[in-house]
Amino acid sequence: MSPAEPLVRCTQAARTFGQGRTATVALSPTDCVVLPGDRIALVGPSGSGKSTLLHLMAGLDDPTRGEVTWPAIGSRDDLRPGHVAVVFQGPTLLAPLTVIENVALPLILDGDTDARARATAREALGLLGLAGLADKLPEEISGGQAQRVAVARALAGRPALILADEPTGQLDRASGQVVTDVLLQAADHAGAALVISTHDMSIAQRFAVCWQLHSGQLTRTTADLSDPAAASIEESSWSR
Ligand SMILES: Nc1ncnc2c1ncn2[C@@H]1O[C@H](COP(=O)(O)OP(=O)(O)OP(=O)(O)O)[C@@H](O)[C@H]1O
Repeated sequence: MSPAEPLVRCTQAARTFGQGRTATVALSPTDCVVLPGDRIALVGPSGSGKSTLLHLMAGLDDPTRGEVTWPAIGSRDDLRPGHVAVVFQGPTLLAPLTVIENVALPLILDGDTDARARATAREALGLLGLAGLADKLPEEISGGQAQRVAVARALAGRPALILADEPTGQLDRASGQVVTDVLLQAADHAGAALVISTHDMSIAQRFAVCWQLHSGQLTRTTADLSDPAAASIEESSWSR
C-alpha cells in the first residue's frame, strides 16, 4: 500500500435510489478524498446522505454515477478488514458469540487462525480497556460498552481507514464522547484515517476537518463549527 496516495477517492460519485418520479437523489455528484491520517467529521441533517457516502467509501454500495476508487489499496475486491473498517450505529454484535469471539470473527473470516485471531482480538480489547469483558455475551454488557467493542472489532484488523456511521447516535452525550475518545485514540494508535458521521456538533468540533452534507450536496469546512458565521468553505481544496 502506498502511503502517499488517497485511501479513497470519490470522483463525481452520485447515488440515486429508485427510478423515475419516485427516485431519491441521496448523493449528488461528489468529489472528495481521504488521505492517510485524516480526521474528518461528516455532519448534516437526517436524510442528507451521510450513510450513503460512507457506504460508497466502504465499498458496501456502488455509485449510480461517477466512481469510487481506493488508490492506496487497490480495487474494491482487494478491500480487507486491514484496509477499511466500518463502525455502524447501534447494536451490531452477534448475540450468541462472546465479546472476544465477536472481535475475532472478521479476522477468522479473513483467513487468520482461531488462535491468532483471538490473540489479536484480546490485544484490541485491551487497548480499549475492555479486556475484562472478553468472555461476556453482548446481552451482559451496556450499550456504550457494546459500541466500544464494535470499535475494537473494527480496529483489530489494523485498518488504514475507519469509517464510523453515527457510532454515538444511540448513546447519551457522555458515552458518545467516550466512544469518540476511543475512536480518536485508536486511530492514532493504528495510524489510521478516521471519518465519523454525527449529528452532535460537540463531537464534530473535535475533528480537524468537517464535511457538511445538505440534501446530498457536500461542502467542506475547517473553521470553528461553534461559530457558524466563521465557517469557511474551502471549495478549492475539495479534491486535494
Ligand atoms: N435503500 C434505500 N432505498 C431508498 N432510499 C434510500 C435508501 N437509503 C437511503 N435512502 C434515502 O437517501 C437519502 C439519504 O439517506 P442517508 O441514510 O444516506 O441519510 P443520512 O444523512 O445518513 O441520515 P441519518 O442521519 O438519518 O442516518 C434519504 O432520503 C433516504 O431516505
